[in-house]
Amino acid sequence: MAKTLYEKVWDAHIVIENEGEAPLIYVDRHLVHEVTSPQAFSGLRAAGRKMRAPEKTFATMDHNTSTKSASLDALSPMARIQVETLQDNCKEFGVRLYDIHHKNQGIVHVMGPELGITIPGSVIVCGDSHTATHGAFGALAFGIGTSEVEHVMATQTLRQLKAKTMKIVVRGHAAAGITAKDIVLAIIGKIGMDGGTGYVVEFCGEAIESLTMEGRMTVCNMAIEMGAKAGMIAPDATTVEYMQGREFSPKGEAWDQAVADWAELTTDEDAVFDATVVLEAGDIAPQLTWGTNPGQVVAIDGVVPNPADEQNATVRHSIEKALKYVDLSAGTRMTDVSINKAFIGSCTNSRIEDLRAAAAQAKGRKVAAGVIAIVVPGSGLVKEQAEAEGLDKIFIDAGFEWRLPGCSMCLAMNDDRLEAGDRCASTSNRNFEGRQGRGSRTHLVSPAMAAAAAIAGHFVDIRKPY
Ligand SMILES: CC(C)[C@H](C(=O)O)[C@@H](O)C(=O)O
Ligand code: SF4
Repeated sequence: MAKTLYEKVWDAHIVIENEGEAPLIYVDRHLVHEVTSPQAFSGLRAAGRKMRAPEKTFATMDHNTSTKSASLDALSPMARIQVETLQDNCKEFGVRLYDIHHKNQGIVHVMGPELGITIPGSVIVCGDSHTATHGAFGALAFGIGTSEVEHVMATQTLRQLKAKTMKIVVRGHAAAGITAKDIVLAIIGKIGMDGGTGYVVEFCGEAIESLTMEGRMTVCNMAIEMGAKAGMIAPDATTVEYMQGREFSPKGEAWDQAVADWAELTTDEDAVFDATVVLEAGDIAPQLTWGTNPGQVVAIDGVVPNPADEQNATVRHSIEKALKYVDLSAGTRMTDVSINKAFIGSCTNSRIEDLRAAAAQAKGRKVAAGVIAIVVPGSGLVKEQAEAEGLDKIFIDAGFEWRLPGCSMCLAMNDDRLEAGDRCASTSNRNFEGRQGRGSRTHLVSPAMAAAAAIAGHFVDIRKPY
């Protein structure tokens, strides 16, 4: 029978499938960070169990760490406890940890792919919703809860129900300056923040195929923001080229075999999806969110929507509520919205390509008076490469702060957070109320759009001179 990519990966991982029970699937890679692992390790310890396959588990610290100093003294008491607990747990259970001083330390979803831990066709889990990122490699990757983290640690398997399948086709080619972030925001704008609920989404079409691995990761990263269980993109020559020579990529004969296996990881011609959505890449302009969920998005040449134009009472009410929180009035041109903070980073947009795009805007210019702008590379390796290319200098000369790797201002869990009333151009993935700090307002954008807004002091259409 013809199968989709998801169905192929799913079928290859079934361990037991009994009538009336959720199937048990095998987990190839388990990623761990300091926030969602402590209770899982404690549970394991309390049960007197060891980890089933510690060599398939990789840990890093990212959410709580400081991006200003790599010293543990820079952490709040709570953050320090979580970081030290992860250190102790990894030591006790024999898990490889990219500790705060390790050159590979970074955001878990940046670190995994760049080390070749993320393998096409594998099942990858992590106690973190943005695990969807790894689907860019044709892996089935999704976030799990803390009790499931413990289950995976103990058994290297997971009970899972099979999801429905959705195909999202982005046809044709995007115009110059339109990035993966604009594409994924446009998709969420079209189907809404719950449009993917219950589905594993496969992204395809020329506009997706022509993305780099970095761009594909940006797209899959936000699959969760449309409610999907996971996002996937079929591996191809771009994927193979990216995988080659990475630390944990297969080597020698195993490499040849792997490349042959990955070639099978495509949706069969006559496979049937439960739902299909089609977008034209050529219609996509630079996107930015105006509201308090990622589906409340418009093109940069658009205006803040008017709730009065909305027929559906529930939607109308949510627009009114969002406008009140973000303090914007209907009809305001998006290019007239001023910002006082800019954040370039997060597992959505902190890879080398993202930093290059932001630096291209920043080069030879200055951050506007009254704006604080920070650039946070996703990992130690990204930071090293950016510095080798001189991007740090470009940012610093333009008045951006250049930081250490971590989740940083993406969520208010460390000391990079917004104040109440701040308005931020952010390259992250969530703009919920209070996400970047109580009372703060987030506008999700691409790295180029964030850097340009920092320079102009308000949002600008990067397709035109500003
Ligand atoms: C802290 C963690 C559990 C959370 C997640 O699961 O996504 C975080 O990474 C986020 O982005 O909100
Ligand atoms: S960068 Fe943001 S979205 Fe990504 S894992 Fe960290 S907190 Fe979650």
